[in-house]
Amino acid sequence: MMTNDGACGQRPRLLVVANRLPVSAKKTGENSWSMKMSPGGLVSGLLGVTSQFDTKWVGWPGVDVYNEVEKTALSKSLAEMNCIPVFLNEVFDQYYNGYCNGILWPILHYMGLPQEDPHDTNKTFETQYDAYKKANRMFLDAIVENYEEGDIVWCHDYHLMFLPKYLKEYNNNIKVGWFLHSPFPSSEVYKTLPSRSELLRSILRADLLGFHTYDFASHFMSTCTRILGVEATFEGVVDQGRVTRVAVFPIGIDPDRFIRTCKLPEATQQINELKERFAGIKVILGVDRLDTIKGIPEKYLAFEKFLEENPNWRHKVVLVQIAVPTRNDVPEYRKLKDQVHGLVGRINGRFGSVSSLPIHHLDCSVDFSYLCALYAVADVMLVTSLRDGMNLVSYEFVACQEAKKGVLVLSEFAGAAQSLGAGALLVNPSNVTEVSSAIKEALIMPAEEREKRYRVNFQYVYIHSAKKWGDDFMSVLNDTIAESEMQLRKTPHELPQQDMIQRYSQSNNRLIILGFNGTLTAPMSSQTKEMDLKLNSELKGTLRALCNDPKTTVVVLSRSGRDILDKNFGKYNMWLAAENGRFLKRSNGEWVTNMPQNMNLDWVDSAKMLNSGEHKQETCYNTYVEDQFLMHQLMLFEETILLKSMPLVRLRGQKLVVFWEK
Ligand SMILES: O=P(O)(O)OC[C@H]1O[C@H](O[C@H]2O[C@H](CO)[C@@H](O)[C@H](O)[C@H]2O)[C@H](O)[C@@H](O)[C@@H]1O
Ligand SMILES: O=c1ccn([C@@H]2O[C@H](COP(=O)(O)OP(=O)(O)O)[C@@H](O)[C@H]2O)c(=O)[nH]1
Repeated sequence: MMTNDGACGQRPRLLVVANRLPVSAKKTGENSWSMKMSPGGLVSGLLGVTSQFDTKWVGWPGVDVYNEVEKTALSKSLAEMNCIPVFLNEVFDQYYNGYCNGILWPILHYMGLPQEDPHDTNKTFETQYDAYKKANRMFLDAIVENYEEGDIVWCHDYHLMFLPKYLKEYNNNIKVGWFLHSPFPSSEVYKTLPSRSELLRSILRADLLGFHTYDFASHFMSTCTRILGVEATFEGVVDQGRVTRVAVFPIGIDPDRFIRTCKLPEATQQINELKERFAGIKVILGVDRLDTIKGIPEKYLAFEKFLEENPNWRHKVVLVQIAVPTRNDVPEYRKLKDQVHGLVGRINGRFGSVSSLPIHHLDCSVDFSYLCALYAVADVMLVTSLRDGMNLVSYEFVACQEAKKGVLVLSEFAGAAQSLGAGALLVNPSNVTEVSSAIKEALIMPAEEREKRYRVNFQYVYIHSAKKWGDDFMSVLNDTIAESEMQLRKTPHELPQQDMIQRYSQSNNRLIILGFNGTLTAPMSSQTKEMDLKLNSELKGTLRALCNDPKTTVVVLSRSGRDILDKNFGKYNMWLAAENGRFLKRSNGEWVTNMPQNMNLDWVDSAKMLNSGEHKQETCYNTYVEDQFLMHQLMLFEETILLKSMPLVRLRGQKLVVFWEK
């Protein structure tokens, strides 16, 4: 294996691993292949990342190739584009159409777990899951074959949730980042997935996990807490002292590429032709893969309502919809195609004439220049995704609108709503009345307001480019790895269970400090309120026995308030520490404040300087107070027992501190 430490001016190597390579191959003859850019925002986003790294891509080349001679020929052509193919061949169908797009995709987009086909015993959840794991192993094999020491491996998306675990099992020192391009749903939805825990544990092996929005990241963290019982902090997910950093990196585009293309002669001519073709008519544009999440039927129903209610607009507005074919072998996508064709027929039949049709629906992709031309001439861009990770089409439209300053009507359920919401008209795509009104508002919006909204969005799109996204991710990944190398020396060890049991039974004086929320609580749902936190009834017996044991002192240390602890633990013979140790009492005594008088609060200002939101400050504060409390308690105990000879285990997440003395 070669080594690469970035010395001698060499750029460090980055392996970008995604299901699709940025180019898809098509056989054109014996041992000859043509290449086409692969569809979808992941590829266009990643292509915008011009990095400081020597980048190699690892992914599926878009075709099945079984013959070894052909595999070699295609690999050679791809190598010229820095691409390394993973030939998925026989596992592809069950992995990609089955597990990825038939199961994970609907779960991640709130569409729920589909029903298993009882008649097809060759394609069950289990066989698809097996294929998924096998495919992830095939990605691993391709990486291992090409890995050089010091390489960073950046895994992308829900197709590769096992890869972080496989990579770390192969070599725990590999630097692994993982980014999710789709939404991450609420735990209530995610928990219906049969393999929920295994998948979470696998991605948690990465050093850094990235999401498009705060909502997705926080859903992910609370899902980990609820399903795995681990702790979520401002840094990420903490399990047995090991931190997996979780952070937000909203993807962007390469805006200059769009701006430049709009000015090239080819696009200029296309723009002029389109303007002529639609003279006197307003153009509403839709550009989506024909995917169940994109809300295309909802878009058509809203447009139908608009035409129904605004007869004066008939023949004066067209909706041009580019419906890029996608995932044709997944049954749901085939059904969708029939459904939208039915709607187009109905609406064009109702409101069309011999010379004009209200909907121009195209079942194809268009080339880049023509796409830019369409973006440039559109008066309104209509994005009605029911859920969408980001939706780069919205960004691309904004980048091409320098001349027109059209209006973006954007679903509030697209990740882009969080970044372009200020300049867009946000809509709930399922509310046809609302979307129909937004269409009208967009069409009649005064130029001054359009200009203002365009400026806000253009500035965002320009600054938050794909390059920035990639650079930010890499910089946090590097910091995370450096921090965790330092942290390794400080991190508490895992609980040595056998040793602990032995020492426990031998000791005569024990202190056990337990957390409450997530440690002793009954199973919670996303709706559980702080006030409703309850002691898990299964633990009551054990807890009572511990508390009644004269050799053991039990403390419950919680961020919860005094009343909640009183309600749950008032009848147990123990100590209670509320608000992370601010208040302390024996369960049958009075609360006293435990905050040291001379506590140094200088750190609060520096936390403010971090400018990272209230949540982070609050968590810093809680952790700090809690640590102060623990130190304080341990010092008190030092008076009666010999601290130095005592094993101390602090498990963040399970918040268990145990120490004992013979
Ligand atoms: O590869 P396909 O199955 O043909 O699907 C295309 C891509 O679709 C999804 O894209 C997502 O990524 C975009 C960029 O981050 C984001 O803007 C969009 O909202 C997402 O839907 C999928 O996540 C990719 O893996 C696919 O390549
Ligand atoms: O004919 C087309 C229409 C669209 N796109 C690209 O497909 C991507 C769609 O990305 P988005 O994030 O909007 O959604 P996704 O398809 O990834 O879910 C955008 O970069 C478009 O430029 C394309 O390559 N050809």
